Amino acid sequence: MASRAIDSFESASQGNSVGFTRSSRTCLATEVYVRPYLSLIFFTHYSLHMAFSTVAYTGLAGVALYVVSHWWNNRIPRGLKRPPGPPGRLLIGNLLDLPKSKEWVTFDRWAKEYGDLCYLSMPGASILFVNSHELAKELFDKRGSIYSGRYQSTVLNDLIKLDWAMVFAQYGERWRRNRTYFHQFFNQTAVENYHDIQLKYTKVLLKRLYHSPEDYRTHVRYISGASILEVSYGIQPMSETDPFIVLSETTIQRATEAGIPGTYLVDIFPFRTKFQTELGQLGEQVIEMLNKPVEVAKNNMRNGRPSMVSALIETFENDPNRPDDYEDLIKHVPGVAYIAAVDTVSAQNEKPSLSLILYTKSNGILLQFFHMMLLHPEVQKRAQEELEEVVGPGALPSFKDFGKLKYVRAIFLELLRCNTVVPIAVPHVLNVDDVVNGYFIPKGTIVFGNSWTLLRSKSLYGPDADKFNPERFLDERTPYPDFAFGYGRRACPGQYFGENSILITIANVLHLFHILPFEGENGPELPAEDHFDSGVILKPKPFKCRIIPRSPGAAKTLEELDH
Ligand code: HEM
Repeated sequence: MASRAIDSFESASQGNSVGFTRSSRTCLATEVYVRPYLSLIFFTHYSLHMAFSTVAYTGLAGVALYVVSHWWNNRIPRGLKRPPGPPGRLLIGNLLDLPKSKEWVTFDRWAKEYGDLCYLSMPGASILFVNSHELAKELFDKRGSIYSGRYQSTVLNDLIKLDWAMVFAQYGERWRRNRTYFHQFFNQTAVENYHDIQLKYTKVLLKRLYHSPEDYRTHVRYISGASILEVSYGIQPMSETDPFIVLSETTIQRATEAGIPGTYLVDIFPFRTKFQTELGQLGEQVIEMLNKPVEVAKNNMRNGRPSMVSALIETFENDPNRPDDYEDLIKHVPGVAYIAAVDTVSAQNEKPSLSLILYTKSNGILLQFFHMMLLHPEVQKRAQEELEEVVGPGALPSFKDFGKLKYVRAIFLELLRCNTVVPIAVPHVLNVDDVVNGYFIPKGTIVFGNSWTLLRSKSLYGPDADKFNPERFLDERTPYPDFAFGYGRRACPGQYFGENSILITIANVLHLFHILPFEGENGPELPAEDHFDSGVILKPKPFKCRIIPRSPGAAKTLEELDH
């Protein structure tokens, strides 16, 4: 397997974001692919402002770069072939084939048309979709040492200095260490320590739903993130306007916009622009976001309120072999969880945080829960019968009930699977040339596990795999929908925490409330089954519903929560 030092993807990804207007696009995948195209536009635009000779020089250089990078992605060593995929166009390859909305629908069609592997090539990038379970395991697990890279953005990683965050980090020593520490706090056993916090915010949600059910989206966003802030720093945000929430939300939102290739003109311009100054300020805001909550956590620690920060401080204080950069770890490890939570906490911004990807996952699943319960009253009813039997009236479901709440768990698994919340997954990057089933995959290829397609496989989930039907998970042979949490060595390290948050929330909401259609002027209103926004996170568009206590007894329990 040949490994070459340079390829066009790498030079493009390290050469980086270019352009001169703020882009309104909201799809990470598209943003990634569109980069080389923007380079070309930039060359053209730039040329207009220069003398004729410079125009010619710049234009030629741009075209040469473009052609060479396209050729590089298309090179195929003798005896090998390129994986199948949509036929490309001269010079631009598959650039125009990339969907601008509901990407998973197009990716699924390609999977059906081209089979287990589907390949796209364009100047500056090659993309591989992995469409079979066997190959997903083979590439991301068995060949994990070469399929675990991440796309490197100059704006996010170098200029805004978000490179400490595990999700953006290149596969390597720094990523591995951060992940190891993160795992100590979020492994299957460790997350049991957070049951009380998760239950506390579940009760907050119940109270809020009781008093202002019409704001259910705001409530869901708030509680999804509040528990993480408490776990990470011991901070208890009382509302979605808490200063820590606002600080993190505005920082991440700005970083997200800045991270879209084409938003800022950097790298190609050899001198400092006002944009770079702006990015410098944003970088300072990122540092503030990283430092401020740690200061509060240290204070909380003195007042006896534990958190990840206090646990890390205690670990390092007593360790003579502590790493030299332990002070950075004290900030970065909880910081990853913090940025995973911010957008979920905020109620002010309904935009998905596309390039950072993490946000809104639990939030997205919980919103889907309301959506699916509304469309499937029979599922709601069956879960409520189970809750009545296992938990009974007057009590609230707790973590110890999970073993018996088989149907509620089946709902959770079906929510993960059917309209999986990260349908096009978070792409990995292949870091050396590879050969799969006789197909040549060049180094630098962006590799998508095609989660939507994999999780709707009829051979694994039955002939009705494209329908929402929790019953399939009552059969213990139905496989756990693990691709919902990503692939191989980069698979989600927050899985157990996420699972617990969602399970405890849906069990409690179903136990106390009916989720019913909104009564409009023309009768009951129901959102369509695919009432989703486009974006990296699959989230239902806003819809109205009625959330009412299930019985006078449920109303009484809810009243008691206020005291
Ligand atoms: C049920 C909710 C969640 C789902 C469905 C989910 C899904 C995912 C997916 C698909 C990825 C990409 C994996 C890959 O690259 O192959 C990911 C990465 C990640 N998730 Fe989650 N996640 C959830 C909750 C959480 C929570 C609550 C946290 C924090 C406590 C978290 C922290 C992370 C981190 C740090 C990464 C980056 C891992 C890396 O790059 O090595 N996630 N998640």
